[in-house]
Amino acid sequence: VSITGGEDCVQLNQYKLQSEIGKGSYGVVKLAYNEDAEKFYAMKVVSKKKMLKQCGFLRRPPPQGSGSKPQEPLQRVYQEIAILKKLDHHNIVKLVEVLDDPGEDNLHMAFELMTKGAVMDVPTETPFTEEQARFYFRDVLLGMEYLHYQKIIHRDIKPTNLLLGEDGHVKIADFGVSNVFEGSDARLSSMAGTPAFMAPEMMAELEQGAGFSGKALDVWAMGVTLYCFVYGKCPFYDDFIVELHIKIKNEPVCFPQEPTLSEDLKELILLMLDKNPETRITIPQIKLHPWMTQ
Ligand SMILES: COc1ccc(C(=O)/C=C\Nc2cc(OC)c(C(=O)O)cc2Cl)cc1
Repeated sequence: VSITGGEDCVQLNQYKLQSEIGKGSYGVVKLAYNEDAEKFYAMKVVSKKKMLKQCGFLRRPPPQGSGSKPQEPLQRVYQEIAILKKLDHHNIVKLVEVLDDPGEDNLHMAFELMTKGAVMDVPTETPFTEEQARFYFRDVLLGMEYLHYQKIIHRDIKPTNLLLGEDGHVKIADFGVSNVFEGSDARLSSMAGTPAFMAPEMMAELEQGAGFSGKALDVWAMGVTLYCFVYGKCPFYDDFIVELHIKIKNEPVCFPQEPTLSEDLKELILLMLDKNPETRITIPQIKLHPWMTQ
């Protein structure tokens, strides 16, 4: 057995790529040392070939004669970059640089490093106290208020997309399935995001012509996230997607006996997990809710 030297580092311009710190359908995130800045960054590595494969098969062909030009499959990642470049907020991850060599398969996105990683893994036996959950949820609320103000629907809010920085504050990450809208709200009809965090109106049987509100989808996912913060598990879960959809559409929210939570928190969770998007609480109303203002 021959023992080779330490991990061979890949050099990318002024960045030394090191260990993998994140992984998902998007690709991987590696720890990267910037020799000029003498600082560490999180380098998201996206394979263009993989993007092409994913979008190619999954995307239904546009209806015949439809005006919309077929979106160039890499359009998604370039739209994500355009979104990230225009965002500047304390509770949104900071994209520092994009390294995109047309001849290269991999596209690299350097982000400010959130040293503590995801705020919580789900499921967990050690959920947050109400106080800790309130502290983090305030950050999520401010980040989401800013996103909606910038006319962006996140569409994949969940604990693993909430990253914790050295200062103990949370920043929202992963705009891979986000939608930009015009006017006062998005009217969506596509399925996107993480199944256990998807809102019931996405699973409506008949094709509603008008589509569903984008802002209300994010509020639902924020409600599932807040439930995870204090119970360490999702309010609706099933290993099979059809059963999960049925539960999300039909089952009431159940609060386990333990831990015992305040009535204010349970009421807020129920208002966010209102199955009717028309009556679901909105972000401005959440900001005024007694549990948030304590
Ligand atoms: C334990 O130490 C750790 C420190 C940092 C990490 C980490 O950063 C992980 C993912 N990061 C990201 C992912 C993104 O999308 C999926 C995006 C985006 O596209 O917005 C941005 C970032 Cl930064 C993990 C472990």
